Amino acid sequence: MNIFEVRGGKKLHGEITPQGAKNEALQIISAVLLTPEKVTINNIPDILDVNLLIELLGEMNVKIERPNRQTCIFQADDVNIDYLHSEAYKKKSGKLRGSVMFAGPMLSRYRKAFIPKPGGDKIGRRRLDTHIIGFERLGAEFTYNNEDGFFHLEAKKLKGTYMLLDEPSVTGTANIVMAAVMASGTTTIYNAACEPYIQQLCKMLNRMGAKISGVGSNLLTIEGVEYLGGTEHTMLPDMIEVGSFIGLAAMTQSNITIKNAGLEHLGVIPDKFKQLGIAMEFKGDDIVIPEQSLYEIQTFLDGSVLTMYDHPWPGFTPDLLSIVLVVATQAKGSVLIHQKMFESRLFFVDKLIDMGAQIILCDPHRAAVIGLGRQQNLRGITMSSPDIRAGVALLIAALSAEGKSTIQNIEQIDRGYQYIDDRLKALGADITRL
Ligand SMILES: CC(=O)N[C@H]1[C@@H](OP(=O)(O)OP(=O)(O)OC[C@H]2O[C@@H](n3ccc(=O)[nH]c3=O)[C@H](O)[C@@H]2O)O[C@H](CO)[C@@H](O)[C@@H]1O
Ligand SMILES: C=C(OP(=O)(O)O)C(=O)O
Repeated sequence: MNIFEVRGGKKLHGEITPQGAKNEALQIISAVLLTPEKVTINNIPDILDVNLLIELLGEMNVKIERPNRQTCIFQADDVNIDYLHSEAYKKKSGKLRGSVMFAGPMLSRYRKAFIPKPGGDKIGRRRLDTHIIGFERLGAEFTYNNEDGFFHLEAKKLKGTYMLLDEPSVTGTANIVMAAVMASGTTTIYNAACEPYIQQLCKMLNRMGAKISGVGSNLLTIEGVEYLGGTEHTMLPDMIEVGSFIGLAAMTQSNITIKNAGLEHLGVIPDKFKQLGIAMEFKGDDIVIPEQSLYEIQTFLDGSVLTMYDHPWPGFTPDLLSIVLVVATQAKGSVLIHQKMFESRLFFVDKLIDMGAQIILCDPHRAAVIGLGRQQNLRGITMSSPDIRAGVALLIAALSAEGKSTIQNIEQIDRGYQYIDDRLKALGADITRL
C-alpha cells in the first residue's frame, strides 16, 4: 500500500495546469470501439483508471500506439469479443466504473455486450438501471447471470425509439448514445445528462459521422447511421481538478494560478467556491487565487445558513462536495453540505473531526460544517483515503494542518489525479510518497 507523508502548514505558490478530464477520458476511450478506423486521442490523463481502461482495450486486441503519455492512437479493427466474457476481463474491469461504457459501443457494433459488476468509488449504491433499460428500449435483451456476475446483453437489431430516462445518469447517457448512433431510425433521449463531457462525446461522435442534435441540452436526437469513421479528439481540462486546486489554494492560504482551466466549461463551479468567500481573478483562461488570510462563507439572500448540494449538470457536481466540505472547515461561518446522490461519501468527515474540524454528521447525506475561521489550525494525523475525492480532500486538509499527516491507501487518489505529489511539490508542498 502506498502512503503519502505530508508536513502541513506551508504556503504554496506558483502555477498548476489541470490534467485532461478523467471522466471525459473514460467515455471517449470507450468510443474508439465504434469504428475500425484509427482514432487519435490527446490530453489523456496518466492515471490508474484511464490506464486500466486502455489496458483492457489492448487485451481486447485493439491496436494502440502511444507516441507520448498524453496521446494514444487506437484502432479497433479486429476486436476479440470473447475476451469480454473472460475471468481476466471480469477481474480487471471490475476495478473501475468506466469499463461499463464498453457496453454501448459493443452492442452498437457487435450486437453483443457483457457488463461485469462495475467498480469505481465505493460511495454508495451505484445502479445500472438507466443503462440497461435504455439498451432494452433500443431492442437489446438483458439477462443477469448470478453465477458469473455478468449482465449479458444481446440484440438482433437495434432500433431507434423515444425514451425518457429515469434519471440523467452520466455514464448511462454516454452508453445509450453510443448504442444508438448506429441503430436504425431515430432515437430521442429525454432527461439525458448534458455535462461538458457528454457534449464532448457527442461532438466526437458527430465528427466520426454520427448525427446527434440537441448537444448540450437534456433532449438528444440521434439519427442512426450505417458506419462511423476515425477522428482526432482532445480532452477538456479536468473540472474536478480545477475545483480541487481552488480549494487547495484557499485552505493553504496560497497564491496559485490555475493555467488553462477551461473556464467556459466550468458551469457553476467557480460561483460555488465564491460562496465560500474565496476570491478569484479570471485572466484569459487562467484562474488566479490570491493569498487570502480569511474567507467568509456567504449566507443566502434572506440571511439563512448556506446549503450546498449536488445536482445533475448544470447543477453542482457531487464530485466536488468533499472538497467544498474540507475548505469550509477553515472558513468563517457555517454551511450545510447535502450530498444527495451518494449515501456513503461523507463518512470521511470522521477524519476531519479527528484533525480538529467542527463538523456534525447529521446523517449519511448531510454534514453541517462550522468553520473555525482560522482561530485554530487542523492537526496532522494518520488517515486512509476512502475514495478519490475524499482522498484529495484529506490531502488538502493535511497540507493545511499543523504537523505531520500520513495518508494511506493513496491508490484511490492515483485513480484520478495525475502525478499529484510531483505537481504539489512544484508548488512548494512538503509531500513524500512512501
Ligand atoms: C466515470 C464517471 O463519469 N463517473 C461519474 C458519473 O458516475 P455515474 O455515471 O456512475 O453516475 P450517475 O450519473 O449514473 O449517478 C450517480 C448516482 O447519483 C444518483 N442520481 C443520479 C442522477 C440524479 O438525478 N439523481 C440521483 O440521485 C444515481 O442514482 C447514482 O446513485 O457521474 C457521477 C454523478 O455526476 C459522478 O459522481 C461520477 O464521478
Ligand atoms: C466517483 C468518481 O469516479 P468513478 O465514477 O470512476 O468511481 C469520481 O470521479 O469522483
